[in-house]
Amino acid sequence: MEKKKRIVIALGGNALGNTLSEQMAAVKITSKAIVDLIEEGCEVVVVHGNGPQVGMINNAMSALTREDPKQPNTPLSVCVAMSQAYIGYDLQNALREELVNRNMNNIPVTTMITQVRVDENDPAFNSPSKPIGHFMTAEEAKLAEEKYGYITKEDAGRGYRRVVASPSPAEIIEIGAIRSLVEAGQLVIACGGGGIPVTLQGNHLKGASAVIDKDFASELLAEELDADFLIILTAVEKVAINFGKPEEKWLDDITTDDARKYIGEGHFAPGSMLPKVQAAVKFADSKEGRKALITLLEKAKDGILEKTGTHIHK
Ligand SMILES: Nc1ncnc2c1ncn2[C@@H]1O[C@H](COP(=O)(O)OP(=O)(O)O)[C@@H](O)[C@H]1O
Ligand SMILES: NC(=O)OP(=O)(O)O
Repeated sequence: MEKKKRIVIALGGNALGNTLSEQMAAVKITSKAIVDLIEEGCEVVVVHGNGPQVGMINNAMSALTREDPKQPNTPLSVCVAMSQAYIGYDLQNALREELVNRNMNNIPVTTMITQVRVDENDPAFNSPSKPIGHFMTAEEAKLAEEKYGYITKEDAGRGYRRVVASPSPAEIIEIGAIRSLVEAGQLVIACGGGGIPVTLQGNHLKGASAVIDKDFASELLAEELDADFLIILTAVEKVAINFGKPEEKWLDDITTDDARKYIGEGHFAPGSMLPKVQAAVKFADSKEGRKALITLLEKAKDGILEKTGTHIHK
């Protein structure tokens, strides 16, 4: 029997929506796209983002402390843990239902609370870059900086957002458990929101004030699980050079050398398309035969059938 293709999927913001009701609706569509791949005979592991959700949770927890100073502050690492459970709950339920609907209820679905070790000396701790929470106007951003001490930045032409430190993922703490579940045929959701950032202090794992990029965490997970494919699902069908300009060109199939050249020429916006292309390049370069694909959530199946998307290979 031919070995199943192992795929790590990174789900972007449009796969989850921004609010509780949007998320409940979005995960149904997302689950269909994921189960389509399982039906095609792939073994799938799911990673999701958490930018809007972790911002929302952090705002709510901070408001609690402001209202009642006896309530201690909730660290950002705990907010990431909360976001993994909140998103995992909806996603795992929607996946379960989709599997049952297609008579595939023999596949158990598990959300793994995942910690990811980062280096406490990572320079990213000194230059916050990861957008979280809702979009703001320039005036709202200024107010949030004054009132709450937030750092805000313009996010790829879409408005202002709070930014937090985003160190590189160095080690997935629960990788052994994730691997066991995947090998046992379970559909696993892991490294949600890039993983709960922790630093190693002796034998103790200490939560870090950061949000790891889920594109980089999914790349590390794909390497660790010896996946064949890293698929990054987002809001565009393909990656473009000269994006949004009259000479815009959508890319079908590029080598990692092409991608590095385009990165150097500044074609991909930091905080949005740049980490996706960087993660795709790292994975495709990591071992012979590994490939990456960036496409629209709804086109995941067409993507693995090589009908669409931007394919990145060595
Ligand atoms: N060169 C590019 N090609 C395609 N999309 C780009 C490019 N540069 C920036 N983008 C933007 O990046 C977005 C994807 O990033 P983002 O929305 O942050 O991802 P996520 O799906 O992980 O939330 C696309 O929807 C598009 O608007
Ligand atoms: N953690 C993370 O990368 O989240 P987003 O994909 O929502 O930005």
